[in-house]
Amino acid sequence: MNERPQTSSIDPAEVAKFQAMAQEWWDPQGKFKPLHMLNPTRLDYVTTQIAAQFGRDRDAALPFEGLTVLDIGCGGGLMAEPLARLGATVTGADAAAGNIAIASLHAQEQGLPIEYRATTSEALAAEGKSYDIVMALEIVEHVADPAEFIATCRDLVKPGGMLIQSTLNRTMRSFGAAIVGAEWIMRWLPKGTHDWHRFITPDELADMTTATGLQVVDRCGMVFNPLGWSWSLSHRDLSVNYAMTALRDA
Ligand SMILES: C[S@@+](CC[C@H](N)C(=O)[O-])C[C@H]1O[C@@H](n2cnc3c(N)ncnc32)[C@H](O)[C@@H]1O
Ligand SMILES: [Mg+2]
Repeated sequence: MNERPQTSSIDPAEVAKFQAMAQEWWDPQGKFKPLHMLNPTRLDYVTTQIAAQFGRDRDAALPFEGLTVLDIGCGGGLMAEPLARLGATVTGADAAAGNIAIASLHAQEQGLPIEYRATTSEALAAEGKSYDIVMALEIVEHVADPAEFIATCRDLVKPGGMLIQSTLNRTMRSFGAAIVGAEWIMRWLPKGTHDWHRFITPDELADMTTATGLQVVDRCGMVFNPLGWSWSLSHRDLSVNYAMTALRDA
């Protein structure tokens, strides 16, 4: 039973921003260009963590066969799709119905059997759902109450399972990169997509995650190199984008 008060994780203004951009999810040159560029690198991170925890060989044909994954705040399904290709049984959930419509259509076109649902983390938890892996990528900086959201994510992780989060650090460099660079100069994202004050430091995210009873086992930066126009993983530089892996006791 979920005894947590069922206040909504939805910040209506935040969800409306993404609803308005729904058509753009699968345009690599569109508003989600930064996520498209970041995608191979964060997929590398996510698959490495899953393979390590669940003892899977990433070189197998369907390495994640038999594992259930919830992609909460899935948007257009940029990460749900590659995980389904790797054999995982994937559910994608997003509060913006427009995103779910686009994501479902795209997965159908790709022949991928992803279950997409227009719903929230707390509604899934209230249904008693749980998954081997919960991915909460680039969402915690957009929810009404991050600590409460993470606690709900914990409820959605099966015992012995894993929560993978990614977000933006709150530093001068992240202001320069995510606000000035991506929104004002490159104009990839509409101005106001991100509110720097809602960015979360790795220590804050680790504290909120640990407070739910999960054990944080890894934190890793995702670093953009403007010279090579490429992204890479770094355990040293978490100053802008980063991801964090936490485990639930078996
Ligand atoms: C920046 S996008 C990230 C999309 C996807 N996770 C990715 O990284 O490609 C954030 C998404 O979270 C969704 N979202 C925001 N608040 C939510 C909530 N409370 N419950 C479910 N989805 C939410 C938005 O609609 C949006 O699609
Ligand atoms: Mg974001």
